[in-house]
Amino acid sequence: MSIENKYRVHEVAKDFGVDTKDITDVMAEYFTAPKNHMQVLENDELNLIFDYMTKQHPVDNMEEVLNKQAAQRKAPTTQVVRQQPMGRTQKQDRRDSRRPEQKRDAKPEAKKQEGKKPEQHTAAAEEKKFNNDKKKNHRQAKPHEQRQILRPQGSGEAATSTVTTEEHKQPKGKQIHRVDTRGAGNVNLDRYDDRIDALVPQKADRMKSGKQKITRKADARRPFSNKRRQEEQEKMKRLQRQQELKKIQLKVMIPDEINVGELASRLKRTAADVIKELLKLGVMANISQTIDFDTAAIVAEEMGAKVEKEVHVTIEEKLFDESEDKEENLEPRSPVIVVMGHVDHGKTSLLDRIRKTDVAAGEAGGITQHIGAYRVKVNGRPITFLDTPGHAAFTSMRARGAKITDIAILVVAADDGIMPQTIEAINHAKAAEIPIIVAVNKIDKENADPDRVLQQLTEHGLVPEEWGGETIVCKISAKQGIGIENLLEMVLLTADMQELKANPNRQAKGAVIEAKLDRGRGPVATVLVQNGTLHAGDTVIAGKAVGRVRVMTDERGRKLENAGPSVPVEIIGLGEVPDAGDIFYAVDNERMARELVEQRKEKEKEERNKAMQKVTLENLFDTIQQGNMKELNIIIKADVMGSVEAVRSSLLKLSNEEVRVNVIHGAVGAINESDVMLAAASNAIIVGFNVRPERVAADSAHDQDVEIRLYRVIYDCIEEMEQAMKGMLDPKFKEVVVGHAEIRQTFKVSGIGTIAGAYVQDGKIVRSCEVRIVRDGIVIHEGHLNSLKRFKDDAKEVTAGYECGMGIENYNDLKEGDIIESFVMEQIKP
Ligand SMILES: Nc1nc2c(ncn2[C@@H]2O[C@H](COP(=O)(O)OP(=O)(O)OP(=O)(O)O)[C@@H](O)[C@H]2O)c(=O)[nH]1
Repeated sequence: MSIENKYRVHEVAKDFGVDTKDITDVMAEYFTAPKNHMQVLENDELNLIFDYMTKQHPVDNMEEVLNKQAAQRKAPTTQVVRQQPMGRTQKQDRRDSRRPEQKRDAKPEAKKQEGKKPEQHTAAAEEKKFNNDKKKNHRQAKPHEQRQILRPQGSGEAATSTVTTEEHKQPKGKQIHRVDTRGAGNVNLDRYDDRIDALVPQKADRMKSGKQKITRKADARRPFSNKRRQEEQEKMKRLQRQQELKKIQLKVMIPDEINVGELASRLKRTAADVIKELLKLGVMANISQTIDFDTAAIVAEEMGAKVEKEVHVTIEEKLFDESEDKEENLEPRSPVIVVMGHVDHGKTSLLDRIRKTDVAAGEAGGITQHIGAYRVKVNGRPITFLDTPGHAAFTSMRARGAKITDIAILVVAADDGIMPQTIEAINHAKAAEIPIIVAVNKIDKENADPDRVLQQLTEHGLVPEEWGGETIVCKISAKQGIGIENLLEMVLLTADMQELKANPNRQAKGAVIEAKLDRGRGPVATVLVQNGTLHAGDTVIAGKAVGRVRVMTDERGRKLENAGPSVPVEIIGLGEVPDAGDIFYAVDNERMARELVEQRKEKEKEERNKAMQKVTLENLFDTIQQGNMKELNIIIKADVMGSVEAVRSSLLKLSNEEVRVNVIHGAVGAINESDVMLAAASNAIIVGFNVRPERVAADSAHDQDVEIRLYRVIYDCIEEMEQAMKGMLDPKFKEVVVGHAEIRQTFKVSGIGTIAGAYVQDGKIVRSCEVRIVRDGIVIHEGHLNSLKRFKDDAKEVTAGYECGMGIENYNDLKEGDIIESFVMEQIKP
C-alpha cells in the first residue's frame, strides 16, 4: 500500500460520517480492534467496512441529493464531478441520510448473518434481491449496491444517481466520487436496466468463483471502474486458462531423430525458442541440425509439451513376425552343409556318394532329382546338403545377406593338394564365419599324398587335429566310398558343438536356394526353411515374388504338407521366379505381401538409378567418417606371391583406430570372377599388381559395383590407400596449363564476333584445348576456342613467340591486355 493510499480508521469514519468508534466496533467484530484511530486499514478490512456500512445505512432520503442535481438536469447525461475531498454539503447529505436510528441496530443485524462476513452475505442473496428490486422499477435501494448506486426511495422513475467509472481520469489514491446525474424526467431507464443486466451475470460469476469482489481500497471507492477491471481480468484469466489448457494438450510426436526446425514447428514455437532451450541443455544447434529423440524429448517437455515417440512401422514390420524365439520354444535342428573345393577335386562325386549312401541305407522314395539341396540321415539324424554346384551360389547368397550354411566341407584332392580355388573356398568360409571340415579326397589314388595336404592346410591357417590344431580332417575316397561315414559323423559332431536350434511352431522363414521357370509348372523354387514350418497352402513372399504354395515336394519328388527347420523343399505357386539367396517368409496377409512386392520393385528401380553404394577408394573416407565402416576388406591379386605378401603386410599396417584393414584373400593370378564375387559379398576392394582382370570379372565387377584398383608399384598402392583413408585422395582429374597468350588487338567481325590478335608468351595455344581469359589476374571466362589462325590459315596449335588470331566460343568481351590461358584436364591414372 503506497503512502497516499493509506486510509486510516478516523478517515473512514469521517467519510462515512460516523464515529471512529463505529468503525472500531466493526473492526473488533470481524477482525481485531484497531489500536487507535490512526491505524491504517488493510484492503480486506476496508472492503468489509464498506460492505457493512453501506448495508447498515441504506439511503432513505435522496431528496437533498436530488435537489442538488436538479440544477444539473440539462447537463449531459454523464457528468463527472470531482469532490476533493468529498464535498462538504454532499458529504453532510450523505451523513444525514445514512444516520438514522438503524445505526445502532447495525451490529445485531450483522450478527444475524450466521457469523458470515458481510461480503459473503452480500454475494448471492443480495444479488438475487437486487434483481428482484430492479424489476420493481428500482423502488428500493439495495444495501449492497447502495455504495455504488444511489437511488431515490419511493420516487420511482424520478431520478437516479449512479457512481460511474472514468477511472483513468482520477488522480491516484484520492477518494473520488463520480456522480452520474440523470435528469428525473428524461432518464432512460431501459438503457439503465440493460447496463445492470449486463453487469449482473458477470457479477454472479464472480460470486460463484468465491473471489473477493473488492480487493483494493481504491477499488472499493471506484466500484464501476473496479467492475470493468475485473471483467478485463476475468477475460485475461480465461485467455490464460485457455492457453494453459492448450499447452497441456499439446502432444508432440518425435521420431528417433528430428531437426530443430521441424521440432519447433511441431511444438508450435519458433526455432529460436527451441535453440534457446537446447542451449540450456548445453547443446549448440542450428535450425537445420538434427537432434536425437532423447534431446528433443527433453526440450519438448521443458516447453510444456507431452512427448510421444513416433514409430514408423514398415510393411515388413507389419507383415513379418521377426520376434525372437523364447529359449523354451527352440528345438534342435539338423545342420546345413555346403561342399566347396577346387575344380575336379571331387565335390560332385562326394555329394553323389553321400546321397547314394543314404539311398543304400534303405530310404524309401522315388527317383533322386536335383533340386539344389537334399537331406540324408546319418545314425538316424538328418543332415541337409546344399547341392548347388561350386560355391558361386553360396557366395551370392551370402552377398544377399542369407546365412544359410552351418558347416563347410572343403574337398582337397590328395594327389593335387591345395589349389587357388581351395584357398578361395577357405577364405569364403572364413568370411562367412562357419567351421571348415577338410575332406582329403582321392586317397585311393596312388600318387595321393595326404600329409602334403595337411602341411599345406597349416600354411593357410587350418591346423589339423592330428597335428594339434582344431581343424577336423577326414581322409576319404568319394569314388570308392572310403571314410564317408566318418566324415558325416564328424559333420554331426561339429553340428553338435554349434547347438543348432529353431522354433518349428511359427510361420516359416528361410532362403531361396535355387529358382527357375519351368515350362509346365511355372516358377519353381527350392527353399530352405530356416525357422518355423512351411505348410502347403501358405502364402509366401520371396524377394519380389509372391504366391501361395500349391505343391511342395522334397528331393525325391514326394509331396509334403509341412516342412520344418533345415528342410529343403521345392515349391510351386510363386507368381515370379525369385533370386537365389532371397529371404522368404510365410505370411498371413496376401494383399499386404503384394503391396510389399510392389514397393520392393519400386525401390530396386530407384537403387539401380542411384550411385553405387559399394565401398570405393573415393568414398572410403566418407564411409569411415559416417561410422559405416569398421573394417576395410581387401582382396590382393598379384603376378608373384612375393608381391601379395608384401602388399598384405604393408596394407595391414594402415589399420588405425577407426578402421581395420583386413586382407580377406590374396592370390597369384589374374583377377577372376570368383574374386569379384567374394569382393561383392564382403564389400571388399580388389587390388591388383601387374595383373589385369579377366574380361568376365571386369564386367561382373562393373555390374556389382566392385572396385578394382590396378597398380604397378606397391608404394603407389599403399600411398593411395593411406590417402583414401585420410580422405585426401587426389581428384581423378588435374588441370595442366599448356600455355599463355596476350591479346594485343581486337577486331569485330560481323557475323563472327570479336577476334583477338594475340602473342603466345609461353608454351603453346592448342585449338582443342580449353581456355580461360584472365584480366588483371582474375579469371573472367572459361570456355573453348572456336577458331585459331596463323595469318589466314587455321592452325592446330601456335607455339611461344608467334602471333595468332583466335575467337572464343560464345564470348566476345575481349580486351587488349587480356591473357588467354590454354589448359587441358588430365586424368590421373593409378
Ligand atoms: N580316384 C578317384 N577319383 C575321384 C574321386 N573323387 C572324384 N574322382 C574323379 O575326379 C573327377 C572329378 O570329380 P568331380 O566330382 O566331378 O569333381 P568336382 O569337384 O565336382 O568337379 P567340378 O564339378 O568340375 O568342379 C572325376 O573324374 C571323378 O571320377 C576319388 O575319390 N578317387
